[in-house]
Amino acid sequence: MTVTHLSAAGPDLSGAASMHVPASTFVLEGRALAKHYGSTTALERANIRIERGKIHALMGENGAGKSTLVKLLVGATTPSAGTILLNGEPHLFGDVAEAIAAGVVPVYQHLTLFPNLSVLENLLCFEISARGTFWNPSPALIAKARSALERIGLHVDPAASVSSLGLAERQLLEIARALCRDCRVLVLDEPTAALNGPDAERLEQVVKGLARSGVAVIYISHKTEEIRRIADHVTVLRDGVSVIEGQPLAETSVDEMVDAMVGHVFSVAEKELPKTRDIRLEVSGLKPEARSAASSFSIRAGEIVGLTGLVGAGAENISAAVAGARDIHAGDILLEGRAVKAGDRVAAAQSGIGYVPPDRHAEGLFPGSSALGNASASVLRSLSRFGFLDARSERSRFDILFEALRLKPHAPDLPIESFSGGNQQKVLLARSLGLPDLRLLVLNEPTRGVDVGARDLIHDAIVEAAGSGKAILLMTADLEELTSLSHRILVCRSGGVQAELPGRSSPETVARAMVEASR
Ligand SMILES: Nc1ncnc2c1ncn2[C@@H]1O[C@H](COP(=O)(O)OP(=O)(O)OP(=O)(O)O)[C@@H](O)[C@H]1O
Repeated sequence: MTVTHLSAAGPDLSGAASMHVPASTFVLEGRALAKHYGSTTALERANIRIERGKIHALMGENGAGKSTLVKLLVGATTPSAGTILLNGEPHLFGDVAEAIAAGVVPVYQHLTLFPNLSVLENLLCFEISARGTFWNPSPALIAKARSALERIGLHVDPAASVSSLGLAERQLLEIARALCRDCRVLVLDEPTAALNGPDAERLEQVVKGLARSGVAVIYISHKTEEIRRIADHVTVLRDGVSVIEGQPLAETSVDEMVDAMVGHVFSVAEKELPKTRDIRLEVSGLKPEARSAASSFSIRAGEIVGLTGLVGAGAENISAAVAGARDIHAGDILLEGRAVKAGDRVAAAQSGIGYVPPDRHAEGLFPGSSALGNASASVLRSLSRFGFLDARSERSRFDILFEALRLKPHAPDLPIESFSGGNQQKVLLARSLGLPDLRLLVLNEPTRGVDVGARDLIHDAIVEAAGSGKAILLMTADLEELTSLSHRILVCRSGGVQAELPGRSSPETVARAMVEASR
């Protein structure tokens, strides 16, 4: 392992009121960490101390520096200044593999599974890569992999290909893979982002159990209530600086956390939903897969219809099918009476169907292209004149959207990789909202990974789109988002829509319906 001393001194944290634990209990520490990318300061001065057996929440607005801090701690990149200590000794991991071997295991929001391998092969991929493809795992190792699936409540065939799993299932599998390792520090980046109420609760229990068994957990989340339920300590970053450092949750109110993140207390007013008009979308007998239950529903212009279900219940497949993003086994999807061709996303976009896919890395973003290039990808045809791109129209159309969504930094020409996760999500949303003749907007987890302020802006944009006559299908695991924005809520089971609830139902009612629908 590489050991590098970047700064012998580091800041004196001994006086921090909240940190009264002896230094030896801190398994991982970052002191005065900074990271610059050219002229961009991703992290300016961050302190964090991770304690054995405790859950440490890491919070901050989009772009505040959370992922950068974690990347430094796990050896994914090197600090420009500052010190990292492992068990009280200055230490830098040479790369992430070295960190994992030492029991510091990151689980990113951006999933790192191998889609063409099976569930079991993914669970054991570290062993396979160390010992070669022809190595046969021992029965004990296979049992360990199966028990990780069981523990996390992921009921899938270990021989199934990962490409056949939905986003939420893949998210659970990624965490199960970490459970197969002997973790000392587990880093979870938005682990419940794609999980619905009961699935998220189970994951919370698993994480609490891990902490009880002595694992230190770094838990990144924008969900303040979730943090209050689960975490022992919290560190808040603001513009690359740690403004709350390891404060006990018991002494920290939600208002204090939000104030530290955004600089003021933030309240979200209930949105008034627009009036609905004529039927815009009609779905009948839809079966995305042969084994799916058939779904029939409609959406009116101006209407926001919520779609939800437990992991694997089928909501993700239904939304993808409606957006022309996957083949279907049977059924009809009509937009204003005209058939939407299954599995043809380009044709669907041309007929006015915008789509924010669930996994922005796998199916959404074009790496290497700018934020502007990514946003304008599906409108190029309408922006082109005689085969040439009208660059001025492209810029002005998306500048308005980037402004409304407060893209940070407001620099549309920067490559998409240099934006934080939440800001990449805003670019994807701008792509759909910028479609020239948008008739139907299909949204999957539109606020996944975005902070509380940006979430409200995105909600405004959704309600405004409905108000201007668009039909909206909103698939989200965030029950508060679902119930506050939907006119009606469709609950899935066995691959199809099985129940309908009125909008503004309580999150508890929806959670109950999801569980009941799955019986
Ligand atoms: N490779 C890079 N090149 C240039 N700038 C970068 C790079 N990675 C991150 N940044 C910038 O550093 C800042 C911090 O980004 P980071 O991803 O750490 O934020 P974050 O708090 O994790 O945000 P989010 O909640 O949106 O995931 C952002 O302004 C981002 O644009």
